[in-house]
Amino acid sequence: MDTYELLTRNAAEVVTEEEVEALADDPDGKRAYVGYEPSGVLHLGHLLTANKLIDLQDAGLEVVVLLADVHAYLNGKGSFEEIRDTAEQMKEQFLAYGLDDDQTEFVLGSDYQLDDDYELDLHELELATSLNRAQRAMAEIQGGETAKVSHVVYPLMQALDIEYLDVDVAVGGMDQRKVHMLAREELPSLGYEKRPAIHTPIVGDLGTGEGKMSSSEGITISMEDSTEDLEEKVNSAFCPPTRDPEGDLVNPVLELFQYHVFPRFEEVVVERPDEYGGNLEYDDYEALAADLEAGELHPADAKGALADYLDELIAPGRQRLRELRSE
Ligand SMILES: Nc1ncnc2c1ncn2[C@@H]1O[C@H](COP(=O)(O)OP(=O)(O)OP(=O)(O)O)[C@@H](O)[C@H]1O
Ligand SMILES: N[C@@H](Cc1ccc(O)cc1)C(=O)O
Repeated sequence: MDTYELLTRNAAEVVTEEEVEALADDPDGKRAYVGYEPSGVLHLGHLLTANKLIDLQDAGLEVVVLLADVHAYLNGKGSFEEIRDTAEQMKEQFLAYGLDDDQTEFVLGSDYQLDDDYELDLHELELATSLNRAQRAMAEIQGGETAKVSHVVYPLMQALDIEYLDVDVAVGGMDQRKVHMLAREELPSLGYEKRPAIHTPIVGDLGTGEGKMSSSEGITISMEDSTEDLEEKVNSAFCPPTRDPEGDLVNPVLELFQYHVFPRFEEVVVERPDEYGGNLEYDDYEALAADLEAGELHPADAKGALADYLDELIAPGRQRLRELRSE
């Protein structure tokens, strides 16, 4: 796989292709970042961006993980102290998941976002941006509660982070795209360069395939799930045997194979007793999806394999969480 393919595989959007091609041509010393509001336990939605960070590390980029404590505070996620406490747990889970310790810089937002220079740039950005624009950028991130002043400061700070963390590309789920667009438009007015962005898809709720997998509702697989919980959740997942001709019907089982399993395993083996045709082996996602669609692969067998591979992916993080909690 060439570097551009590695940087962009499984991305829902790349802004712009030319700019990311330029990065792919010369990745040495280049930096990428994702920011996360610290929350106790990571779920497979969060880990989708982590998979992209692992791709970027494999391509030779340095990776910055912003533990966005000030942002979480502005978004009403708890007291500052509570949030700071969960940031360390989050870092440990990312490392256990497979981010390379030597190639990853973990930064707390409050380490630089309270400095004078940052504050003054923020105020300049506040002057340059309409309320309406900031609210639109925040709409998908905020999730619907009444807007507070903090909710319009938030996306402007996120835009400034791209400059202050000195990154060459911003990475995030599709829900972050409007903030990245705002940053591309407004950073040049402060004399800073605009940077490209890579956006990863949003995975659907496991039970329905609709909306987004979220820690607050629906069926979510997280680092906390035991092997048994995970099997139970995957078994109850929505898994229509055919793809919708309009392309609207999301199959969360296939999504998890595509975005989580195939990027991390060279080959996927679906175990079946000989009387049902014996094991099936796949080295790419399309072949597995085609077999499911053709009825060659039964949803129950696909789910069994999915649960095993996901378990292997989350086991180190689950173990680390248990250790942290018993300390
Ligand atoms: N279902 C998902 N699929 C892909 N990425 C996701 C998903 N859910 C969250 N993310 C990513 O994880 C980060 C944190 O998002 P967010 O805080 O909305 O998640 P959450 O913990 O599930 O929150 P909530 O419980 O409010 O839905 C964002 O960068 C977002 O892009
Ligand atoms: N907006 C991100 C968190 C974030 C905060 C600051 C950033 O610079 C980047 C990302 C989220 O929804 O979780």
